Amino acid sequence: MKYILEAKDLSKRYQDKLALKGLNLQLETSEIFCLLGQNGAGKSTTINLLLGFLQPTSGAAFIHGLEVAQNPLAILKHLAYIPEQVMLYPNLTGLENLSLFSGLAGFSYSQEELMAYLQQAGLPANAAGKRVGTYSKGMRQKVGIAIAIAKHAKVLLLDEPTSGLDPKASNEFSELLLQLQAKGTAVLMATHDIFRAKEVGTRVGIMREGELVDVLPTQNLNANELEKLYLNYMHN
Ligand SMILES: Nc1ncnc2c1ncn2[C@@H]1O[C@H](COP(=O)(O)OP(=O)(O)OP(=O)(O)O)[C@@H](O)[C@H]1O
Repeated sequence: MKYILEAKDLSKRYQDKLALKGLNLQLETSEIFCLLGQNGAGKSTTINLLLGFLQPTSGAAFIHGLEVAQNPLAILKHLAYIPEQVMLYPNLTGLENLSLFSGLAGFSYSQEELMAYLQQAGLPANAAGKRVGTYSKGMRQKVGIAIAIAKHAKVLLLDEPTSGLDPKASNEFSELLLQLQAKGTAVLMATHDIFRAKEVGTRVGIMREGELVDVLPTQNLNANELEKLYLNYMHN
């Protein structure tokens, strides 16, 4: 298995709308791939196909070498997913949520171990015992990251993670992604945040009307150049 995440000619049609057109994409471990594109470009559809939440109309998605549509449960073991609104149980504490979700993934941790994962994700120790319903978005995301670390997820899928975060929380989030990258996790992130994409991404993909129209390594680009390129694609 060469790629940890792969899409081969992946397409999705909703009734008469072709939302994703023959996507080909390969991610290696420790890559952070940022998908940019206007509303309706097909970013969430791509993520939902990779999660197995949607069935492709044609083509296939692979996680850890397993075809997603054929192995919907097995692939979830390798994946962590943080949607725009992090899905946690609001009446449980951060610690209880982490215990629950890592337990569902087959891991049984002591309270000390769970606290250590929350700490790695940057959640203040005094918040761990509070109900998640009282958390800010940034704090909920930290629990999401702690779940990804505790599950030893090989792939993290993120849908607009920094929308609605203040600059400090957004910066902390970028730092966490870099930590995960250092552990070998591959990250695919749909975002509207060109600056963050340039900052944390190893590559940026530009989507337009269901098509991946360009893929750029971020190394030799600055954020202004990336924004210009992006806007060019949107206008032409
Ligand atoms: N369940 C559905 N039924 C019909 N059309 C859908 C459905 N889900 C998405 N679409 C359409 O498919 C296209 C791609 O949508 P998608 O949500 O993947 O875009 P996106 O790039 O994630 O947009 P955003 O930035 O707004 O989240 C859009 O035209 C959308 O209206």
